[in-house]
Amino acid sequence: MDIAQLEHVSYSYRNDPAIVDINLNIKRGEVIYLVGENGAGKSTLLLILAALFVPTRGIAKIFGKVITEKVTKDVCLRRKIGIVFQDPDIQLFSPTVYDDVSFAPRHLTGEDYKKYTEKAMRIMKISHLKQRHPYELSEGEKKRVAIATVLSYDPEFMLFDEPTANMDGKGRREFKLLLKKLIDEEKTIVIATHLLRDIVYATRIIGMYEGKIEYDGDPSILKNKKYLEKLNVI
Ligand SMILES: Nc1ncnc2c1ncn2[C@@H]1O[C@H](COP(=O)(O)OP(=O)(O)OP(=O)(O)O)[C@@H](O)[C@H]1O
Repeated sequence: MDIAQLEHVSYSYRNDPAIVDINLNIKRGEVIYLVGENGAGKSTLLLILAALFVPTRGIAKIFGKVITEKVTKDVCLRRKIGIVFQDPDIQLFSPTVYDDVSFAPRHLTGEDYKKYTEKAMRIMKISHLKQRHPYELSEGEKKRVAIATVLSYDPEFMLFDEPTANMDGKGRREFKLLLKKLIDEEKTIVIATHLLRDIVYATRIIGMYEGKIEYDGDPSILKNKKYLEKLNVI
C-alpha cells in the first residue's frame, strides 16, 4: 500500500485555488523535497498529505484512507503522521516546553509517554529548556521544540515545512543528522523548502509552480539551473 495517493486533488482557500489538479503517489521510504517559489502551494500540499485538509476537489488517500472531515480526526491515522509547520508558534501552545513535547505521547502512546518525551527532547538537544515557556525561546530553539513534538510519538510519515529556515549553520548540520537517523529508521519523509543548498538525501524532487506540479522526478534536476530558474527557486 502506498503512503499517499492523490488523484486530481485541488484545494482552494475560499475561492482562491492554492493547488490545482495534483496527481501523486508516495511510496514507503521515499525522501521527497517539494521545491517552489513563495505561494507555489507547497504548504497546502503538505497539509493535504498530512490528512489535515480535505481536498476541495479530487481524492486524497493517506495510508489507504480517503480523507474526509471525519477521517482527519482518526486517532490511528493521526498516530502515523507527523507534520512540523513552517511557523513553530502554530505548533506550540502549552505553558512549558515539556508540556508541548509530551502532549502527543500523553494522548497517543499511553503509559510510556515520559520515556518518549525525554527521548525526543534528548534527540533535539532541548532537555535544558523543558521548564521554559515556548514563547521565551529563540526562533531556532522553537523550531527544535516543534520538531520534538512530532518525534515524541514516532510517526512513520513525517512532513516538514521549511525545517531549516530559521536555523544557523550548526542547527542545519544537526537537522541533516536527524534526517539521516529518520531515513535509517525507514521513515517516509516529505520536506518543503526553498533552500536548495539544504537538500540532502533526496530520492525524489517535486517542483511546484502556481499550484501545479511542474517536475516530479529524480534529484538530477537540481543541477539544471535553467529549469530551476523557470520555477523561480534559485
Ligand atoms: N490561510 C490561507 N488563506 C488564504 N489563502 C492562503 C492561505 N494559505 C495560503 N494561501 C494562498 O494559497 C497559495 C499557496 O500558498 P502556500 O502557503 O501553500 O504556498 P507555499 O509554496 O508554501 O509558499 P511559502 O513558501 O511562501 O510558504 C498562495 O496564493 C497563498 O496566498
